[in-house]
Amino acid sequence: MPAPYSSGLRPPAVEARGLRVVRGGREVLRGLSFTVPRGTVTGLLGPSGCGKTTLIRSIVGTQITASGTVTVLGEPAGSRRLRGRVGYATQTPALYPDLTVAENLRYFAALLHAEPDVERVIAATDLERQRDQAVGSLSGGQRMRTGIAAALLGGPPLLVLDEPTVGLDPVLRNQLWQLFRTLAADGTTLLVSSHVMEEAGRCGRLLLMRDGLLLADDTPDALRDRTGTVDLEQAFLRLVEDVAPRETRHHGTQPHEDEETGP
Ligand SMILES: Nc1ncnc2c1ncn2[C@@H]1O[C@H](COP(=O)(O)OP(=O)(O)OP(=O)(O)O)[C@@H](O)[C@H]1O
Repeated sequence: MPAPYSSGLRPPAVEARGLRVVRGGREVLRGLSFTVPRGTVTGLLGPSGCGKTTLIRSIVGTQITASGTVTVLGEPAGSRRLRGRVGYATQTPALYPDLTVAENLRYFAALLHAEPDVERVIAATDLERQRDQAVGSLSGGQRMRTGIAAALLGGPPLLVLDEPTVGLDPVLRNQLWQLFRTLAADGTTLLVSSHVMEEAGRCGRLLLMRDGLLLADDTPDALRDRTGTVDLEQAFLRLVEDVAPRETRHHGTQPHEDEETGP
């Protein structure tokens, strides 16, 4: 059970306890427990296929879970009360290709009753020059930024962004990270996934994953201290070495009955 929160004590942005997910007959999240504190930029890092998107789906409530709990802003993940309170940008944003950037955003804003927000999010994601361009003709990075702009509509207290900086040039990537920090300073919590360890140093906290396990839940500085490295990529490798003996013991784990069968 998630920790009880008495009046006056705000629950964390995300709290997972013993989260397990089975996909395609394989346990892809193997008992994750962690907390994402409010007002932080927390990086979710790990190699391709380690389970980042599955974890994100569990947080936004679109993933069938096998066991464990995920609590978001004090509510069970996916609960109706979280509607409009969690902004989510997927790796491949679901946008209308024949509508312009501004038309897409006006449409999503209308659903959230956040119409006055459209120009703010266009400016925040540096899309002014593309505002009247059809989404179908945008570059990959511009489309990703339009997805982020949609997630920002209504100013949700939690933003979950799945690999938002993939395919962006260093200048744009830098701008986006500045935006993330500004949002966090204003009290928004951001969970940002990436498989680029270079981005880890930009986060206030890190969740490091590998093969469905959480290797670390800490600040970048604490991770460097703990592993005796200056470089976060080296710290990650050190943690992988530490976990290897336990991994050997884990082999032989059988798939579970309560697995997901859908896409
Ligand atoms: N629909 C599915 N059916 C079966 N297995 C799946 C399904 N979706 C994902 N998986 C598997 O679950 C594991 C975790 O996938 P996930 O997409 O969460 O990883 P990821 O860390 O987000 O990867 P990437 O960085 O490449 O996006 C992978 O081994 C993947 O092959």
